[in-house]
Amino acid sequence: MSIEVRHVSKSFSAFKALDDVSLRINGGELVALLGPSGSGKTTLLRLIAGLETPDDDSRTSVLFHDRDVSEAKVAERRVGFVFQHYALFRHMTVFDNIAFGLRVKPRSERLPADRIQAKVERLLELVQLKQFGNRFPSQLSGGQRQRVALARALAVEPKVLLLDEPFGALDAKVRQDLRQWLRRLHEQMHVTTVLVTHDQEEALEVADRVVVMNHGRIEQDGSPDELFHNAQTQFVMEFLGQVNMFHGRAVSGFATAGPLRVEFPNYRSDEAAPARVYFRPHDLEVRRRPNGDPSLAATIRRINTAGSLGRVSLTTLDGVPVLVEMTLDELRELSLQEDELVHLYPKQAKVFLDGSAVGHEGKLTTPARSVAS
Ligand SMILES: Nc1ncnc2c1ncn2[C@@H]1O[C@H](COP(=O)(O)OP(=O)(O)OP(=O)(O)O)[C@@H](O)[C@H]1O
Repeated sequence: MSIEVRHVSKSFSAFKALDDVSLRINGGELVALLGPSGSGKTTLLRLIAGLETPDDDSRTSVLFHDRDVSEAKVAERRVGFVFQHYALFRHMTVFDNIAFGLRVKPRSERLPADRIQAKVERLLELVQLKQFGNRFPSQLSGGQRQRVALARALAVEPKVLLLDEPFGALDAKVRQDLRQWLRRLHEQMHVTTVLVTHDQEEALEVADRVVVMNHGRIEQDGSPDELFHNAQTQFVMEFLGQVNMFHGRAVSGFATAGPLRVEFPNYRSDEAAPARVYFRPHDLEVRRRPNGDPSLAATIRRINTAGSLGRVSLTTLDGVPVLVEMTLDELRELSLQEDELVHLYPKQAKVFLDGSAVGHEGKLTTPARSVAS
């Protein structure tokens, strides 16, 4: 079942929580709505569900499978919900919680008891809680409760699954496990799913497509790979992944950040304009001795090897904090020391004119040599 919203706005008094949003989600897709707190993610999800009404605008519509459902009530839209705070019935067992939606159907639509039994058992297996059917919610961990909530939402065979920070209240390790579990579940079920999260790792790992929201608008919409490697706006560049940002200037097809010079053909004017120059942590090479090319000198503040990559935190001579990532082997080979002054050589950069979406993935050019991107 595809979902499409066209020109949707939503105001709360004078505040515009959603500002002319249009989005299509294909049938069977898992799409994450990602953005900072207050960016409008939940409001968009609630509009899709029919829990909010959009502002009056003749261009506005909400379509399920290309059929306008703007007038359809929540129940008619056949959506399954899971929220951050699991709303399981405390006095019912896990089994009864999952069976609930099937048992309260009108008699004419209700499955016979043995089929409900079989269906709930299948769902218990699917969410890996086969042994837990007779427990009460209070006897489960937070992660297990969220899996029950998901099974309960799936029991009534929703056309669309809407998940609002379903793992938000859980600790980091459990979240990580549930993320992978959700992805596997999605691959088995293929229910069109919209996942609201403010956790970029969660969005990039789980979703087929990520929609980045900011101030009630869509900043960028694309595959996790596209978003990470090809940010179209300053906001997305700064929001996704770690990045080192330097204030610089653009003029005549180049941008400069301190001693570094980057190609920036999108800006040809000979009038200098403020620009932001970005380097990802893995795009900076550390050398203990300068090799003659322009570089950024920086002092090592901290070296962290507790992970699959080595992370070196530094401060430039101008006091700008910088993060560099490299393999643990590279780090060992360099045998860097804290408080040591080193030289940073960017392999590639991304430039945006300050305050605008005019950006460019730039090669570094130096009078001495060009560094290929
Ligand atoms: N019923 C409401 N009445 C007034 N303002 C509201 C209402 N619902 C949401 N808002 C406002 O609309 C904005 C968007 O809210 P929304 O819940 O959609 O954001 P969000 O991106 O989901 O944020 P979070 O990650 O914090 O949940 C917020 O500034 C919020 O305060």
